[in-house]
Amino acid sequence: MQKTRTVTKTEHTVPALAGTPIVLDHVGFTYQAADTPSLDDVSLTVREGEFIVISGPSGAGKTTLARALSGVLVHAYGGDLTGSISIAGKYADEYEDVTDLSRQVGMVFDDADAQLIFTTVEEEILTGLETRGLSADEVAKKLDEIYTITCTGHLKDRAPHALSGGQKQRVAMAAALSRETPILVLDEATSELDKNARRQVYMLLKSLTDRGHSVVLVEHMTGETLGYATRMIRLENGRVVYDGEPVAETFTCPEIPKTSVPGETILSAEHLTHRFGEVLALDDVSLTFAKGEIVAILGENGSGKTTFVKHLNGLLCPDCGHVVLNGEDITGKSVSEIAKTVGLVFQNPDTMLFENTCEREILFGLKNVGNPDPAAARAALVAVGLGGKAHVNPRHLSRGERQRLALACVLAMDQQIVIMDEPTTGLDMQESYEIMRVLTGMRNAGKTILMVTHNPALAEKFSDRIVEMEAGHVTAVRGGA
Ligand SMILES: Nc1ncnc2c1ncn2[C@@H]1O[C@H](COP(=O)(O)OP(=O)(O)OP(=O)(O)O)[C@@H](O)[C@H]1O
Repeated sequence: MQKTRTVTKTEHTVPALAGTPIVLDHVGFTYQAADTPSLDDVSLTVREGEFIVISGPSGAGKTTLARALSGVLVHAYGGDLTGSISIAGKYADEYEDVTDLSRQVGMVFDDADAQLIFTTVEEEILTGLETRGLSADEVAKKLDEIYTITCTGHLKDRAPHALSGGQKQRVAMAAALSRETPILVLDEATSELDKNARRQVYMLLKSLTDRGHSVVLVEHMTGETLGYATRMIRLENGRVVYDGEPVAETFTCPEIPKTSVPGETILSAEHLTHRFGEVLALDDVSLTFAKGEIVAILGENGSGKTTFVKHLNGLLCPDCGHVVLNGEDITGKSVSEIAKTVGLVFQNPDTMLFENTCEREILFGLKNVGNPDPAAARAALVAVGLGGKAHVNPRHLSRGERQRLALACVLAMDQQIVIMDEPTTGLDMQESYEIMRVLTGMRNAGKTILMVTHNPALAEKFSDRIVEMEAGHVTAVRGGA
């Protein structure tokens, strides 16, 4: 019997084939706290040198499948597991623990924060290299190679927790690569990377598979992986609904009408400059925003996008410059006072979700503005497609669903300005469109929407203006759709 904490039934149904990286045979899994299975009768074999991309809507079971393929589902999660999982010729439960598994499988999760534990970037990467019994010269050579391919060399002395979201993902990737495991499983590990960095990662993964490694990548930007991936698997409701050649997943965005034109200025940033120690994150940035417009902010990882938007709701104070909201300088105002007008959805939704049901999560924010109305909370859940999840614990939602819950929290508060830091992370094309439909509706009602995004196509299609940032500067402001 395989061992998870509460496994009720599982069999070693097929021989754990030596030389076959991963075999799942009729795998089903239901998490301890869930009523429905996250995986339902999934059978698949991952062969040497394959580059498999896994797609599917949020909540389809992709993360659970990634956990099954890497074996951690057996060692680190409680639930009912059926069928068998074998990895590199052994059943998953024959590995002693996750550390034992990590000699065969490198795993990169969507939440880079959860896997970066050391005090410097260099330590994160060195730790993997030092487990491989290499000579000091080889370690130094490999370290340089990894810095070059992941573009992390300039960050080597920095503390991982104080990096931008995309920089953290690059470091998590570098740490996983340093182990050179035969199998690599990446769960939305590129979701916060800029477009250029994503392409570099796909090239790198392809070069690994050319050398016989097996790569499984859970990814929403499936179109960008064409030409690199060798196989595509699509999941829906925990079941494999497509397993074959990579194909372009088409979704034709219906037009979303804009029924009003942008009005007067509501918010302006004037000459904002912000340093984090040695790092000049914002350098003399001035921008204005009007009522009834959607503005997209694009830029490479670490270009200052998050730092900029955190100044607009008072979470960060500038070293120089100021922010004017509805004609008043916000300097000296409390964050809770500014929050009556400006809502911010963070890059990582988990930093703002802590209640034990989705409805309570929304009511928490509404209480703070003196309007704890359950009907408003439920309406916001329906608007983001989570109408059936009012009593579900946010921790049991998928990343994409948590992202939508975070939007619902802000939606219910009905603030004049809504800022979303990467609102479509973890969402597929259809779901991203749904979010944009909600945001466009808010825009048409006269609200101001700012969204930081790494999806240029989304920005072009739905925003009124596009701001481009580079190394703490605004390099361009242009019209969108
Ligand atoms: N708390 C912090 N302490 C130190 N440096 C920080 C901190 N937060 C951000 N930085 C640095 O400031 C710069 C801008 O970071 P910011 O998070 O604003 O970038 P970003 O454009 O949002 O990046 P991404 O696309 O990766 O999310 C980066 O060099 C980053 O490492």
